[in-house]
Amino acid sequence: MVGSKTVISALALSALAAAAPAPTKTTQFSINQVAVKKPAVHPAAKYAKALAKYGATVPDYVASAAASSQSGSATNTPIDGDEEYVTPVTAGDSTLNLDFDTGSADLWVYTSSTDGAPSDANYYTPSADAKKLSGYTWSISYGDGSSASGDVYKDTVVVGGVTATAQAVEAAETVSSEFSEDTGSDGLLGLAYSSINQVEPIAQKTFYFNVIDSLETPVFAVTLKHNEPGTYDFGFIDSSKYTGDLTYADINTSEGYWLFDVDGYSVEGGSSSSDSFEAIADTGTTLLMLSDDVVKAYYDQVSSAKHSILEGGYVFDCDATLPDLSLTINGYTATVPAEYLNYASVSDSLCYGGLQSAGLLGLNILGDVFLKSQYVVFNGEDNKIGFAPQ
Ligand SMILES: Cc1noc(C)c1CN(C)Cc1cc2n(n1)CCN(c1cc(N)ncn1)C2
Repeated sequence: MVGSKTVISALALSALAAAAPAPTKTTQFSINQVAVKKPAVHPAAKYAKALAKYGATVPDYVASAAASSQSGSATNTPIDGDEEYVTPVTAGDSTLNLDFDTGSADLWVYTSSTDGAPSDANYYTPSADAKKLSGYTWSISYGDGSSASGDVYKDTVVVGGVTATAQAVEAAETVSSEFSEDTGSDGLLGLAYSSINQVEPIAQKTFYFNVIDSLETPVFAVTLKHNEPGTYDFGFIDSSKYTGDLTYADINTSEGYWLFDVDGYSVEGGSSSSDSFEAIADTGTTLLMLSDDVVKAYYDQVSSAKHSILEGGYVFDCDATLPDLSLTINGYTATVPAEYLNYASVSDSLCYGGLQSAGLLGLNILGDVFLKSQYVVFNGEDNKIGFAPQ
């Protein structure tokens, strides 16, 4: 998550395990089938643009046909043992693998002159029609101490075939050391509300809120998986990606996050509570960060669990049997399987918990460890969030 002063800590753990193999996708068509690629933007948009270019009035029926028709899907790939998930994006003349982050609202990228960029970074090259916004700057800080800053372009950005024609692309001049070591990611694409975008003097829209009115349905949906590729769907809900029905909760938009009520928790074989609390859905945070009472209730069920200053959080014997953890959201029980709550090994015998204390943050964060168990629909028109088991 990002805030004007401090943002939140993501994981303090060093990267582990090799990155998941880049996804390969081949589609076989029988001889008499030809893939007719659906245009990213409705052809009426080209007609509307031509009319407008030569000063003619664009009839409403042309404008509306042009305006509500985009949808598409992009593949995300976990890197560093599910520490983060990167998704290919076309920005200007470049293809970049960005960390899609529902906990922040800035799309920022490396350039050939970024100070501190990781050695393997792909750089943003503005397109010929890009515009550098004179006098505009950005600066963002995340609670783990990482930060980045630079200047701003307007350019075309395409995700899964969905096109934003005048997207603010924030070029990093400087990034902190945490990002210099973050090989595999070429920057971030914020998917929180635009109210927490950090561009000055005028905040800019996120990619999703730039395209929302042109989407078939005003939503995006996330499938994050454990150690295998998943998807970001824009403009449609894919019922093949979840079981049962979606359960929706209302979003409190006042903080700019996807913030909603969790009505309680239950630890498998342990205690439960129906005291509700607020939490954010945050794809940019690796772990599940909850209040100390939940964390204590959970690790009370793990005899070898301890809070280790040395290891920077709750650890336990790697062969420990862990309980599942369930959160109740508007009558729906979202269960995080024990497998995801053993996040990574930190020594021969000690493992690091996927559940850690949000204690100092003052906010509960449902990060990737939680999101990996769900198909999550983000609706920025009705300000609702939907969950179903994946
Ligand atoms: C990815 C990642 N996540 O934890 C770490 C550490 C990394 C990798 N690390 C080497 C570099 C790094 C640090 C951050 N990121 N990447 C992504 C944005 N950050 C967020 C986003 C957000 N929604 N909330 C909090 N911080 C901080």
